[in-house]
Amino acid sequence: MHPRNPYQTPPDFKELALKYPEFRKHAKQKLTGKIEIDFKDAAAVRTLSTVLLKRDFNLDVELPPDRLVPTLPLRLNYLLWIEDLLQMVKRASEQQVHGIDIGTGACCIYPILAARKNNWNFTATEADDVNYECSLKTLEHNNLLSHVTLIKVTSDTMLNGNIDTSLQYDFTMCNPPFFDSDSSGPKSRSEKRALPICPKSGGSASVTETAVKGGEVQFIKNLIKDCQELKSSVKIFTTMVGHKSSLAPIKVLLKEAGAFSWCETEFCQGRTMRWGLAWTFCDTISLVNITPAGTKSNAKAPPPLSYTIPRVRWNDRGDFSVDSVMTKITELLISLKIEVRKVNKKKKNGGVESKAVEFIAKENTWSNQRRKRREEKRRTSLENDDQPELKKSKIDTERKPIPRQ
Ligand SMILES: C[S@@+](CC[C@H](N)C(=O)[O-])C[C@H]1O[C@@H](n2cnc3c(N)ncnc32)[C@H](O)[C@@H]1O
Repeated sequence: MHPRNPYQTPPDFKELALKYPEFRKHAKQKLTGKIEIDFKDAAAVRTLSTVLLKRDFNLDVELPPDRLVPTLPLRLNYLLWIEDLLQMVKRASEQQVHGIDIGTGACCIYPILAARKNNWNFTATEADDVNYECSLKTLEHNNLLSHVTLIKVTSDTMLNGNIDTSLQYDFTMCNPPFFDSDSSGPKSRSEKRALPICPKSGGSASVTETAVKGGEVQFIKNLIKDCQELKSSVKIFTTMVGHKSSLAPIKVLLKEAGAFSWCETEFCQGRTMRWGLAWTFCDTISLVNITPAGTKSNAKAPPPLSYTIPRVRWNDRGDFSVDSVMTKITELLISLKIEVRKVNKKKKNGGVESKAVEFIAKENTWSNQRRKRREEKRRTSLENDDQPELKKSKIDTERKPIPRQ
């Protein structure tokens, strides 16, 4: 899940059931007391999406019963990745973002979320009559016609002839029909395993939404063909990919088309995996893979190490100022042959004065400190037997190395 995705924390179904009677109808209480819905029930999943759109984005949406239900965690993962990609594009800060959504579905899900969340403008295309009509109603009902231009297109077209080429677009996005309408059923390449249609979306999607001649690879191939004609009008082209096996042939097509750079990402939401591909023909944009923290491939960051030095451990119990403690910690690190690289300027951290040092341990100098201190004591008392050794307070240094700050 993208680190900025608000559904990293799943919605509280109990709270939704209490607030929305239409959701309550689908909520079931388990023996444990936990409230659940049946994700195989299209009506339940549809109601979940509509109440979340209402509660979290102030969007009133009515979804038709026989069309694909847009689940929000995946839709937001795709939009958030586009937000990340736009960081790689130099653009005037006051310039309004304008995107294109190819095949916008039954409620213009990406344009309405992006308009509410980011105030972006969109041109959205749709080939299916029912989806086009429902999307238009959604835009009217939510006063979003000033943000979204909806265009009815034919399914044998992609971008060419459908968009206004006198405008400059920041990106295109697309959730294509994943399956091949010519195959007897949605099968994997090996034909061994049936691939699910729109998993966890309640399975209410129509064939025109989920299947197309040649499947997603052919659909994206048509898109790449159109991109070449429109490369001066669009900065970044993107698409979602439903099957991992489609990524390699699409990347070959991008290379053949002369894309300047491209990158990919994973959209992980529960057990459903999707992929995102972005490419550009602009030689000023260098797209690089971004794996947002928190996605599957990212190792969990270890918790920060914190250590409280008790007052009794200091000789000088009177001076416990930040500067004095900092000096002592630095001395301690230097005595352990740790390279202290930089002392940051004072900064305010939540109102508390704080300081930081960056340090590097080149070898393990902190183990067996007690034995080393005993040896040192014996050595110094032999060298300076006229000087009585000060009784030193014990500082526990037999700890793991302190990580770089
Ligand atoms: C998988 S659905 C995605 C809908 C929506 N974007 C979403 O993410 O929920 C694909 C959509 O593309 C539409 N579509 C198929 N071919 C198209 C084409 N050539 N141009 C525009 N829309 C098309 C379908 O009618 C369908 O609504």
